[in-house]
Amino acid sequence: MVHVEVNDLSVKYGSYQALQHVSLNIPGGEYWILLGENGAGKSTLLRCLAIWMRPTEGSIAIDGYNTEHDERILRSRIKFVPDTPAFYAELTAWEHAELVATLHHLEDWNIHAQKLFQLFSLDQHKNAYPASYSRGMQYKLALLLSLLVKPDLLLLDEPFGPLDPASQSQLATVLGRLCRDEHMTVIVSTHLLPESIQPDHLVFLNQGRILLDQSWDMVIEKYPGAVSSLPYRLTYSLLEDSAGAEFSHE
Ligand SMILES: Nc1ncnc2c1ncn2[C@@H]1O[C@H](COP(=O)(O)OP(=O)(O)OP(=O)(O)O)[C@@H](O)[C@H]1O
Repeated sequence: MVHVEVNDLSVKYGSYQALQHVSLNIPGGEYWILLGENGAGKSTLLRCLAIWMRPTEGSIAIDGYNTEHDERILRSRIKFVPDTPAFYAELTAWEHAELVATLHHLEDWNIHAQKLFQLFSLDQHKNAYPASYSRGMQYKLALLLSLLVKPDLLLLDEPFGPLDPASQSQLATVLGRLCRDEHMTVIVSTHLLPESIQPDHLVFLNQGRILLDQSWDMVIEKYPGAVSSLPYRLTYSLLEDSAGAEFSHE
């Protein structure tokens, strides 16, 4: 289980401030949601956590290791699935799994891979090329390939976007189970909340700032019914609240 500490992180793209003084304390084995509208800074934060980019200011510690100084130690423990994953055109889905297993020196990975292909309903398509997959299937494949190596920290950028509602709910539930059973820390960026989602914690980002950083139980208590029938209502309620109120850390 890895504990993640984000300390006063800011990111600038030229003169544009994409993240402003973001601090988070994410206990190991928890399932966190980063909610925000387009351009809120979610992907930028995930890219910093994945060590795909460096912040302009501030620091990140993962399991006590600094992402700037201990990159080598951390890389094998973190998996990031971007919103548009890339694949090798000449390899089938199953051959991608073989490649990942070889690169990571995985032993006895075959049965685990079969189970993951079944879990994501891709077992009928495992000998097809990812280019022939739908966007949702491609995301599931990229996620499956990340899970094959059993990372300590799993970062998912907009996983629900390309999925149908049933698959969104299924994935939301699977992610919670992974945290519990595999002790994985999971951080998911999204602009929508599937109906059955039950994360441990929700962070709401708006224009690069944290407007809410609260346990899911407290979010549900404060915004009852926000998720079940109207997934967007929570975002609007949070934006309305933040117009005057101070943001809240719990
Ligand atoms: N490479 C870049 N160069 C310049 N500006 C960028 C770059 N990447 C992101 N931005 C800007 O930074 C802001 C935050 O972008 P980011 O992709 O982190 O937001 P997001 O919340 O993930 O949005 P989305 O839900 O649309 O993916 C946006 O205004 C975006 O235009």
